[in-house]
Amino acid sequence: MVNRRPKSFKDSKRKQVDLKTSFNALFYIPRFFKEIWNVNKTLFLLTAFCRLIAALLPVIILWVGKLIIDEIIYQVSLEVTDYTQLWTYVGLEFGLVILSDLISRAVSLTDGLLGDQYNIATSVTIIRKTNQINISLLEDAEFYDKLERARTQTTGRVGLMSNVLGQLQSAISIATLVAGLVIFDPYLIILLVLSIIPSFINEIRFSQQQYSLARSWTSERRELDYLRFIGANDKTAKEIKLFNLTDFVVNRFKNLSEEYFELNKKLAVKRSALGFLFNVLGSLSYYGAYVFIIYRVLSGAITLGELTFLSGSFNRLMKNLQEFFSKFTRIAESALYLKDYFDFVDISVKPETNEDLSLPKEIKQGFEFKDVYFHYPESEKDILKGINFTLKAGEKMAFVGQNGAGKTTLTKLLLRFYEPTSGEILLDGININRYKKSEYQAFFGVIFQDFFKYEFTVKENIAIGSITELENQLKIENAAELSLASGVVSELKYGYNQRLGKRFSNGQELSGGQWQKVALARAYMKDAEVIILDEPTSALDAKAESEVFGRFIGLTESKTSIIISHRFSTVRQADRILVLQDGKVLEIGTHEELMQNKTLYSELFSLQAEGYQ
Ligand SMILES: Nc1ncnc2c1ncn2[C@@H]1O[C@H](COP(=O)(O)OP(=O)(O)OP(=O)(O)O)[C@@H](O)[C@H]1O
Repeated sequence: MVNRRPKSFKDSKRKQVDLKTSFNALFYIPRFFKEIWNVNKTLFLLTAFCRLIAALLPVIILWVGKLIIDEIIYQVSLEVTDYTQLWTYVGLEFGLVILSDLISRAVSLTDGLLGDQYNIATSVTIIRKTNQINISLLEDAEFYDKLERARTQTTGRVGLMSNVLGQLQSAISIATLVAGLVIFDPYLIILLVLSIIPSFINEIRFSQQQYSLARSWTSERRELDYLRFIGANDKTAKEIKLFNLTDFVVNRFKNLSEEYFELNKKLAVKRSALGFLFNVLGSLSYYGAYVFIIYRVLSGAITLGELTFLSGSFNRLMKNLQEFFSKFTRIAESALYLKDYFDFVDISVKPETNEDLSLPKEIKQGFEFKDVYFHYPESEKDILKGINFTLKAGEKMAFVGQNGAGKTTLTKLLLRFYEPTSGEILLDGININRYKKSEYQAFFGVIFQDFFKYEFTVKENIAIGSITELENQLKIENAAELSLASGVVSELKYGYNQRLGKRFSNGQELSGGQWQKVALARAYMKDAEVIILDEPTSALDAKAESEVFGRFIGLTESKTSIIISHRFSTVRQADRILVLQDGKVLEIGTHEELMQNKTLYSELFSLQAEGYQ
């Protein structure tokens, strides 16, 4: 594991995001709101309107409160009283309070709905984007951290929307309250500003440190998630119990999470202590203002109603401003998360400029590997070392070789998941990079060694080979018949509609070989030009394997195909066999030719044949 996390909080300071980065991230907010606006314009307008009303209500309610008190004092001083005006004010205040409650509920409702919709939209964007990105990038750890931040911060982004809208609402509220104060006592504003500045600075400092810490720990948090998954999961439970791994997993989890907890704790304690200190300053200035207002009432400069209005306004303003500033730093902090998301969305996926050719309708000559070398992006070691061979149109070729020889890697290059480090691969004499990638990849039907076991229904699992035919029951059943999956399906309670796996209720787990039969059916769903089966029958019993393979050969007579297998009874049926050793082509030819060669193939074949005697 690459150890990139800071050892202590002091270390983590080195990795801090500076103030400029923090504020630069705010420039993403307009783009963010454009996305929200596009998600649901009506809801957006509705929430904005409700917030505008909510912003104006506090000052109106305070003003009506002032009118009530002044009216009471006025009525008390009269000999003949008339309470009509008073009750009208009380009624008005009651109405305003009800309206205020209604509006605040409407705000959280519209925010919540809009947030949910935005959440759906960004999740879809992330899934789509991930799909467009090169496989080589998907295997890169740093990229994964980025993906992780983009994926897990959806709630943060929704919070950001509420915070920014709330901020605009607060700004309007503050402006109206300030206007009220200015009319009566402009000096109070100075006190107000003095009380707010220290906590603002405090907030900015700490929220930045918090983000920095969380960010520098992305890969560790990923590991924590992984450990949580390993420790409490039906798939790993057997091994964890049997190998007595609980303490190992728990300790590893505890060590890592406690380290993070300690760093976080230090920060949180410091933030709370200083926050308290600055709030005391705020309260001091509030009481200073209060004393000042009382003095003004006693000297007859303002009425008692005005006292309640002013002290109420001051108190509210102070809270609003404090909230405004702390929210402002939270917004700057969340905007950094926004940056992660847009960075991810903006990863360039532009097609290669030389991808200008459409694929031929059918393969005429075949594929040719010319002196192909390859190493994986994050490693120096050459996995393929000067590969030369041709795969003729309509030919069935088997790749054979020991574990790690490079068989799967060879197919990954053919599928253009990776590009050769040097050398080239040709299709009908033209470099495969010249063809449009999506068209090119659609040419292939592939069942990988590590095919994914989708915990969907059997029907969906088979239709994955050609998802547009999900409703073509006949084709699905036919594919299942050919791959022997139909025998598996007939024993399932819900037949083709049986959900597989144990994750969901009514799910049914399959054996390794049964899963393989289901996955194999995918290959028959697509009318692909080239079929690649990477160890498709490794978990099948000998009888099933020979039956499956016999059918495959019969049905794909005119198709070009590659089969990777360690079973020589399967391999020998191929037209030609390519033997890889340590990233090089050791030998290539028909079964008979290779048996006469007396090199690796004949040796391994005889070894396996002996095992069956
Ligand atoms: N994504 C990857 N990044 C770095 N190295 C990789 C990656 N995938 C495979 N390798 C390495 O490349 C080598 C060849 O792997 P490959 O999967 O092609 O072997 P294989 O011949 O298919 O083996 P097996 O018979 O075990 O399936 C191995 O040494 C492996 O460790």
